[in-house]
Amino acid sequence: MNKKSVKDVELKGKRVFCRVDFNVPMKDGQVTDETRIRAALPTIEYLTNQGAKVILASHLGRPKGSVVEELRLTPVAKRLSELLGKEVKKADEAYGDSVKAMVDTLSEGDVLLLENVRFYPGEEKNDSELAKAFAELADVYVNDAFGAAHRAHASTEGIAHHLPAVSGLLMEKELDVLGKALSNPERPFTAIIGGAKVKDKIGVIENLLEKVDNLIIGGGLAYTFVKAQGHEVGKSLLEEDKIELAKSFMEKAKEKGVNFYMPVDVVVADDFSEEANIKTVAIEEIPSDWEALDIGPKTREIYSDVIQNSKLVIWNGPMGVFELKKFAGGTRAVAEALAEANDTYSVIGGGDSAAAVEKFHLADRMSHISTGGGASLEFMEGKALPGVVALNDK
Ligand SMILES: Nc1ncnc2c1ncn2[C@@H]1O[C@H](COP(=O)(O)OP(=O)(O)O)[C@@H](O)[C@H]1O
Ligand SMILES: O=C(OP(=O)(O)O)[C@H](O)COP(=O)(O)O
Repeated sequence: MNKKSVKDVELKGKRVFCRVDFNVPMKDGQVTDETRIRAALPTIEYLTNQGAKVILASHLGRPKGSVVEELRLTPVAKRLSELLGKEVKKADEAYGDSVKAMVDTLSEGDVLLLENVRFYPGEEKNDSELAKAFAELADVYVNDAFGAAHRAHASTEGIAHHLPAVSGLLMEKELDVLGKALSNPERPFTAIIGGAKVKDKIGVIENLLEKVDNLIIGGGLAYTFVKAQGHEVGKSLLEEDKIELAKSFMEKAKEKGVNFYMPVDVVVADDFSEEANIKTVAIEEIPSDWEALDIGPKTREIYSDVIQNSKLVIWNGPMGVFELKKFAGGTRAVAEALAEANDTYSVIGGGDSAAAVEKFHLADRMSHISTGGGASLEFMEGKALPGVVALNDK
């Protein structure tokens, strides 16, 4: 990466404003998935070991510029303190005199977590006054929030213009892994794109056609392509105005010599529920009043074979409605194939794909699970991430 990292700056005794992505799932005031907190630990520990005074900042949820009590970061501070094995001070605000006073009490190696930065309207507007107010707290800015790097907000972008600005270790690792995957991929290189966000992902597919050897399509996304092939899709997810685009992608794949894999059979249901009647049908036989909610067994076998024979696989988006047991088989099969493919470097991106892999207890058998869903997609699309662009060049 051509951006400076924490390793390139003097940190001893310095006040370091470190933006992390502690946007974690919570239930009843408890953190229910601490993946993102754990992912930030290497940077936090590096900073404390170097003798920095660490000021952490994050958003949580989408409070839209006002204080939402349930979105305070207090439970995160508690969990972080347990994981670090040391006290984490918690401020009830994110800037201003009271926060400055707390920063003044920090000794080298101490950690302070600021309040949710999205309690302030200026954060998402990338307000320069707020960015300056954040910057006044510190001597150095570190951005370790890969999951929020696609946002140009005051704490992810604006502040970087007012302080020496470097990346954290997680940010560096994410960009390194995803960058390598895309710039100099080991081949055969396979991308698996599924999920439901057809509009968001269609751009990614176009970009990936320039890079991959195999493109596997699954999930709700597949049926716009199935329709483009000329088959009926019944009540399956369909983005009518993307059918022509889907057609053009299939043609482009042919021109580029990319193997384009689509479901050959699917599990259809007469209702979007666990109680639905289901059956497996060939792709050209989806009944008009049924919807396809998972890839079928033949498709799973084909996809698993492609995975086993790939050196690099990036996967974004489940193959079916994996939240419901009846439609989890396709996503599980892909996850298992990735887990078993020992010679394959596997990169999982996207909140739901990562959640699926966790659910199947296969997370530790993947090579890299990205902490960013939207961010990893935008990166793979070839878009510049504002939170990275703003950092100092090497
Ligand atoms: N065939 C399908 N029909 C409708 N929804 C689907 C289908 N396959 C997968 N999904 C849904 O897609 C959602 C995930 O989509 P998306 O947000 O695009 O993935 P990710 O978060 O991994 O990027 C899941 O909630 C899943 O239930
Ligand atoms: O959870 C996040 O994004 P993701 O669900 O795309 O991984 C990031 O914390 C960004 O949050 P945002 O989409 O509210 O800006």
